[in-house]
Amino acid sequence: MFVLVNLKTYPCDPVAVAEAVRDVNESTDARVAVAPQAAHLERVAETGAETWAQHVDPIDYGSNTGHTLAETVAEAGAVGTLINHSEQRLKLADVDGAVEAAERADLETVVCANNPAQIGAAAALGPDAVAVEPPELIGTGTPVSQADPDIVEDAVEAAQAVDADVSVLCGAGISTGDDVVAAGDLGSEGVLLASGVAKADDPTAALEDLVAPL
Ligand SMILES: O=C[C@H](O)COP(=O)(O)O
Repeated sequence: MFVLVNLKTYPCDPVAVAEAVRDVNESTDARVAVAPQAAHLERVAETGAETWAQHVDPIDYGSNTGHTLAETVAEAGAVGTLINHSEQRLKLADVDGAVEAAERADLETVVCANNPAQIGAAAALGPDAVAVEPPELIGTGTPVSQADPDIVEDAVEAAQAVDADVSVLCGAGISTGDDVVAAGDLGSEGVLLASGVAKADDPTAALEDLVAPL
């Protein structure tokens, strides 16, 4: 299972969480990675943790003030990027452009989507993975695998119908090892989570709990 921890803009110490991600990754068969804010990428990558960007824009080098260039993210040490997170939605054409930009920079891609229909559309753009996240469950602590298991199974089916090589992750409210196991039982190859680690008093303990059954 892939456990991708998105730090969003939570007021945690990104380096401390990254060190916990690195250490827990070394102690488990699961793959554990962290997605800090863009300004923290370099410091996080220097810890040795697998580092992801939260977003890249559908742009190339040039006159794009305020945008995030995939190549810069890669140079800062990221190996992958989220695209179209629920909190950073893009038009379909821009999702396509962002996937192209990420591929140009050799970044692995996870395209997020709200529901199985959008997952099918996202899978058609050829990312490495898609992640289904019902927005109403994000940050609630109520796991999607428990509150809406059908959406995960339907997302897996929708992605496989389009491209069986695209992995499916799920996210929203995932915070325990049991949640991760339940996601896997529904056909998910990984989980995307944030508050369960970024807002935890002890991020290392939260991560250890997440991977304990894996
Ligand atoms: O990127 C992570 C997701 O939006 C899930 O967030 P959450 O784990 O706080 O529900």
